[in-house]
Amino acid sequence: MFLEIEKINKYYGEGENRNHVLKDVTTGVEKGKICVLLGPSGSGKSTLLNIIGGIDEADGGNIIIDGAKLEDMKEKQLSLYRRKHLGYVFQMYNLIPNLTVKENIEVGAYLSDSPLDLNELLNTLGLWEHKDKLPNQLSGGQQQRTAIGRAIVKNPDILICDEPTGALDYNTSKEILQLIEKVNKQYGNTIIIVTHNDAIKNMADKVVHLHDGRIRKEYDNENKIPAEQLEW
Ligand SMILES: Nc1ncnc2c1ncn2[C@@H]1O[C@H](COP(=O)(O)OP(=O)(O)OP(=O)(O)O)[C@@H](O)[C@H]1O
Repeated sequence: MFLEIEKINKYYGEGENRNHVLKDVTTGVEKGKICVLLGPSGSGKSTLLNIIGGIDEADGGNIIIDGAKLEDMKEKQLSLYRRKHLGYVFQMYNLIPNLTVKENIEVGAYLSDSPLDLNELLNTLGLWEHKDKLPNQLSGGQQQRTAIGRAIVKNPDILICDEPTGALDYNTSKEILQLIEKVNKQYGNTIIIVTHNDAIKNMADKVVHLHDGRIRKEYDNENKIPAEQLEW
């Protein structure tokens, strides 16, 4: 298993306010697969994603990526690991306002020894004709495409997406999901998507349902459909 999640526990708060938000979460994702993580608000999805991404620390358990245990890494090693092997896409695009589309994506390329070809990527992203625009000259979908470009240009092993379509309308959401699918096919990255949107599970290879900090259900999706055909 490429990504192994072993008995992850996480608590927030102290004393009476101590909140056990992840309870012995164990699962895994094969290399190059798309995993969709679903669950009601507060079930622990983002917390788990942040622990997988090395942004937050677990109170117990292990995250193992391609045989490397995140817990065993010192802070400096971990930050290097994050930089090289993980890409992040959030609901908010967090682009740098005074840099163009191309420059925003280049920021991600500087983090890698072997970045993807920028011009090819701009084409894949459908951003070629927008490459010299500033973020405030772009639609929400184009901004999210740019954010995906910044995350993917270093060709990370794992692309972590937290509600990537949360701020987008129906059609733009579908476009972004199609782009994520295309990136997965073209570059072979393992992708984890956290979402509230139940329909997105249909484009996944693997589906994990969290409920109150526990895995309630998980399965390999035998009837995967292309993002283009998703409906909600
Ligand atoms: N930094 C924090 N400090 C204290 N409690 C937190 C913190 N972050 C999250 N929590 C709590 O942990 C639980 C899980 O939160 P998390 O954001 O992981 O859920 P989620 O499933 O992603 O929810 P949503 O879908 O609403 O984003 C919630 O009860 C939340 O209030």
